[in-house]
Amino acid sequence: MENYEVIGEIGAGQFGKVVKIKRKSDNKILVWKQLEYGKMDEKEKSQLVAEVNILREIRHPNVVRYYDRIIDKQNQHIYIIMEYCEGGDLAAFLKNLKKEKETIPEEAIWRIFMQIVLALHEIHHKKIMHRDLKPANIFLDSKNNAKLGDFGLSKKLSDETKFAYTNVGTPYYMSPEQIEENKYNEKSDIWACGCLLYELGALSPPFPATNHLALAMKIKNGKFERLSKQYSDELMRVISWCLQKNSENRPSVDDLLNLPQISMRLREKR
Ligand SMILES: CNC(=O)c1c(C)[nH]c(/C=C2\C(=O)Nc3ccc(Cl)cc32)c1C
Repeated sequence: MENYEVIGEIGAGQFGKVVKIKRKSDNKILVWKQLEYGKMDEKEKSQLVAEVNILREIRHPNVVRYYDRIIDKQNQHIYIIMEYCEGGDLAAFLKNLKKEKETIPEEAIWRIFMQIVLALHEIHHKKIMHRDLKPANIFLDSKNNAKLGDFGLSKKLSDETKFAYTNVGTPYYMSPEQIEENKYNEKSDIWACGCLLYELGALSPPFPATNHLALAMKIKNGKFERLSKQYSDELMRVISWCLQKNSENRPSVDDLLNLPQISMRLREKR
């Protein structure tokens, strides 16, 4: 801890607080996420260690970079040192746009979507599934690049701890198979990608609801409003494809990367 100077708290993440820090050796601005492992049982602790070990292997421009971890046995805290994302989380960004009655141009929507699909491509082939893809877990850097953060830590916490930590928000991006208590699979991340793509256009989730029951009914019904006419039919087609109720009918990450709107932008990046 003495290698870092605390600058200030910047948000209470799903699993404890996110603090902006400066690394004394080179003045680099980073953040740490503080987790109280004292409240976890043995299984969760070992899973958290496994998850952090996976996190440290991933180096990808669209995944929030993990740097280090500090275990403070005194107060039973673990500090996960990660990349600072100046733009904050996408949920706050969308909320602000909505307040200002602004919308995201389609070009920007495809760019954010491409970056999240690239991040999913990276973690899926490492056999990690996000399980909690949503605007609050996507962070923007100073160049407005989208980065997947905080993934996986939630997937292995057992229910009571997850309940204790998961913010009481409504699980808008829950897939039909998750509601049916079926196994979460990679296509559930694709469903969440469809919800994200929709929300980037509508600034609201595809299945808005005020309670879990109404939400579950809307998800199983699977109907959602078309986005405003400023958005193309291609965009709507990709959203509908990702939001297929039957997970087998949804695209794979590779199908999405082969979409003309994505592959064209990938070539531009090179
Ligand atoms: C209002 N929020 C902010 O200003 C904000 C900023 C500038 N950064 C963040 C959050 C993170 C940040 O900057 N890096 C992170 C790495 C992992 C996780 Cl889970 C979160 C962050 C936040 C919440």
